[in-house]
Amino acid sequence: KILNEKRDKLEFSKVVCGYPLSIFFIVVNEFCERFSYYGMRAVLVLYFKYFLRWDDDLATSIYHTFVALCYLTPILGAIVADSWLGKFKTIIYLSIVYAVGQVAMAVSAIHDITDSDRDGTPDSMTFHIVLSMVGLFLIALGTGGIKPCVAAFGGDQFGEHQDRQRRTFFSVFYLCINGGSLLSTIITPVLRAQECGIYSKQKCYSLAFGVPAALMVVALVVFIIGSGMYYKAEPQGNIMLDVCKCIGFAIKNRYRHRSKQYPKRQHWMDWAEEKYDKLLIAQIKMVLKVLFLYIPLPMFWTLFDQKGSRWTLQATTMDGNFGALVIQPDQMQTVNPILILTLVPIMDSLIYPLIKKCGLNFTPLKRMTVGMLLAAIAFVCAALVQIQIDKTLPTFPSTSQSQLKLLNMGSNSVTVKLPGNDALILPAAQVYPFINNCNTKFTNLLPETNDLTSKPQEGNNAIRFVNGMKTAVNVSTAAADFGLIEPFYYSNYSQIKNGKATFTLRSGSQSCEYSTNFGFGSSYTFFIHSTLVFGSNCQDSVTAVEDIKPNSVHMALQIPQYFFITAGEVMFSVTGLEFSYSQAPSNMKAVLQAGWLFTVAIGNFIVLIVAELAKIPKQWAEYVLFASLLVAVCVIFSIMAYFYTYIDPTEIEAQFKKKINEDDEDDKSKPGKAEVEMVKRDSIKCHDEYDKATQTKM
Ligand SMILES: CC(C)C[C@H](NC(=O)CN)C(=O)O
Repeated sequence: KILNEKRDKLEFSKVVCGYPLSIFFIVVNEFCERFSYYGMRAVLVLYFKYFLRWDDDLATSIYHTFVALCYLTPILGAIVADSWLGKFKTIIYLSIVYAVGQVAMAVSAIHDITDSDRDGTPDSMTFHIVLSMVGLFLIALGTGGIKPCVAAFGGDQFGEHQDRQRRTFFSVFYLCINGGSLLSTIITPVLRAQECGIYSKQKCYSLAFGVPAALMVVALVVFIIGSGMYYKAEPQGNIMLDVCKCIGFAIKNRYRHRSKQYPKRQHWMDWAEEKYDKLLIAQIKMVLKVLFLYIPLPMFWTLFDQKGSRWTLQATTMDGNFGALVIQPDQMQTVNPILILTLVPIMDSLIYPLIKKCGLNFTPLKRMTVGMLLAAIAFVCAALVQIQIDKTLPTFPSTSQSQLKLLNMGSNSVTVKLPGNDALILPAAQVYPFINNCNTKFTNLLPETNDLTSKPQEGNNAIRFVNGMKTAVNVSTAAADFGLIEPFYYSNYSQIKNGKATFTLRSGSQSCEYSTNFGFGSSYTFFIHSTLVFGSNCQDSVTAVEDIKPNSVHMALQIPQYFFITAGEVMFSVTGLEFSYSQAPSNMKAVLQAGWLFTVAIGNFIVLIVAELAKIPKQWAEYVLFASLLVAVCVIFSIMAYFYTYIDPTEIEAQFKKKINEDDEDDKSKPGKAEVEMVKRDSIKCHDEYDKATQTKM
């Protein structure tokens, strides 16, 4: 009451259309902060894989450890804000930590820092790994720490009479989260795809991390500019600590009175009544009920957060050519915020009212259950796409095998007989890949070469030339130099991007050009015929021999899985946030928000555990495993939800306060009443009131 009076008395610098102007700074701050967070996150797994050279499993593990950390730290932020610094100062200090972390990430991605031999690869990977891990730790501390504070700080700016405005603020706030995330997931992958460097040009991860760092500085500056206009509530003591102490006391007291001679109490928390306020005990009961319901929820996040890891890696093996637009694998993540921005209004203004009109009571817990099922369907879609991709992948020799590739450089077919194999006819200018299981020795063949052992990365194409001429030929394009290729010899592989490439073939002062188009992830050996005549068109004198097929499964096939996971998110996450807020007692709204975010952290740890323990060789099978686990968890959740009764915390609190006031009056008029008797009677009365206020089921 005091707080609201204070707030009503507050003179905001300006009120625009009934909204305090200070809200504008908070919303812009959130937009920039989410841009910074999601922009950095979008390229993170590719940075691990291609810059730090980690394998898929390590990259996925560290990615999910980081995301988990980001959702563990909200508890820390809530404690610091509530008990010590207040929300305003916590946001400022942790934003500085956050910005420093982002800068550290940007610096860690500058390959030139340790590239003393200037060959384009860092010489001390340890430096880059350590700096980026420090950066990620600071970012997790910052982003998670401010997360429960910013939304609550925004809510604090409204008085009690501004319920409608506060609700609109939270909707705009959620849209800003996704607006920031959408823009950054479009922009940072484009920045990453650029080439930059001082001594040598490499993929520009430093810019892709640098821009989010700049946006975090902007977020901080915007927040500070609004400083004079905010209502800054004083920290109200550490509610988390009070809750823990009260629970601890109840457990200890129950244990002390375990003998049958003591009468049972309705709820084990009632054993704290001797020492703690009955209102606090009732509030803890409300929170515990919701937290119990949270237990199965992490499984949803386990699937949801794999968009940024497994699904992005899946997109690297797909064709991103959308006609005029070429989509980078990490840009596919933009489908999520795009769908959020469209689905949230559609659900709120069309689907939910329609369901209501049909007479169905689509309660929050039912929505969350449906959301979980939709996420499971998304993973089934991902598995189906993976099966299609696997069909297009080449077969590489295992560690116990060797591969022999025969290239017929003549103009006629030749018959080849390999030891232990039938004779085969190899047409002119064609390669025959031969995988050998036993240790057959092949002699008198071309010298050993470093052939490809995996599909070219990042959608690039691995290209090499074989010179069938009697003179040395120099081959180059704008993007790569194949060098001088000796007669009947081959060049090393070079990486060529998708699209049209023109190769210049040169011998002395004479040259000619050969052009061709590339897709994604292919490998070709270009065979230069002995018949090539410089000075004329050399298009017909070069034959492209396909070693590895280009990615043929289109990235658009990922859209269904994105649709289902986002529809699931809208039903699960948006509803869950609202549910956590509405079922939380007034002084524990931040505690439950932190609890809700904690389920995201646990979800990311589950990815690590399941992926580590299961070690499933087939990616599609791993997707099916995750989908099945979520369906199983969903069944458990729906049973728990069935038994959950919705409460109105405000009503319960009001009744408790009223009763406490009445008791105070009673005590004044009847001094000397036995305290134990009063506690007993109060306890029964409170439970009746509590039961009255908890009537609606799932
Ligand atoms: C779902 C997150 C825990 C919350 C939110 N994310 C999104 O809205 C992503 N579509 C966020 O605050 O980042």
